[in-house]
Amino acid sequence: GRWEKVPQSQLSLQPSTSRAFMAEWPDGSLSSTILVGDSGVGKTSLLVQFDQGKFIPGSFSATVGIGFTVRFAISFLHQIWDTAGQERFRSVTHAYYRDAHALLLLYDITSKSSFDNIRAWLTEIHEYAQSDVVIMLLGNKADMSSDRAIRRDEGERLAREYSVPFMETSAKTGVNVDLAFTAVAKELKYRAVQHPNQPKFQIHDYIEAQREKSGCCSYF
Ligand SMILES: Nc1nc2c(ncn2[C@@H]2O[C@H](COP(=O)(O)OP(=O)(O)OP(=O)(O)O)[C@@H](O)[C@H]2O)c(=O)[nH]1
Repeated sequence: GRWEKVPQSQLSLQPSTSRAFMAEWPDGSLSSTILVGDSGVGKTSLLVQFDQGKFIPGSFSATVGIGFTVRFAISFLHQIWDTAGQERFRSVTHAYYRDAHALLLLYDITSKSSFDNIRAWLTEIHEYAQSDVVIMLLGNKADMSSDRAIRRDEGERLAREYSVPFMETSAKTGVNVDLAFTAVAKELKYRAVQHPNQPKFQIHDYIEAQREKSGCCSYF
């Protein structure tokens, strides 16, 4: 597939420690993307769906440590980290913000509080992350339509207010999971390697085009 698995044995992993990595990506360094959001919004499940292509229901205890996967796509390596949503682990998470190139910020469409907390997450992000970090807002658990508490247009409106791209995902059905990671990867690649003759990459346009192409997706 588009996101090739990279065996851990082939990697000498070190968390990226400087923004210099940006310039080196095309030579095979790692970009760093982290998943953030309230406890229970589905960060671990989303990473497992992305990594293993399956949903393991209800089997995760609140994440204590930070897990990650490494994939090759769009001609460079991506390191994708899960983080713990609980308040008591917050100081650990902050340490990762600084080196993150991209942040996937999740809420749960069945949880109003997780949506309301997005503003607080964005404040933290602006405090601890690099100013040019790529942010994408994800409304997860889109499969749970009967329990929906946040309409899609509310998610869209919040995203527009902060000028970040948005989509709804489901770690359960896998809808939009690859697309979210691919859109972010393309944006990172565009920023890392800018060719003067290349048209500007627009993450919103890319997402729209994908939607039209697949003719699917009520989840935007
Ligand atoms: N139906 C449905 N359930 C989901 C989805 N994503 C996660 N869940 C469920 O929601 C619960 C919480 O998911 P986790 O992946 O552990 O959430 P988390 O954000 O990693 O939580 P912390 O590790 O505490 O920060 C679990 O019972 C999951 O099975 C989804 O897209 N659809």
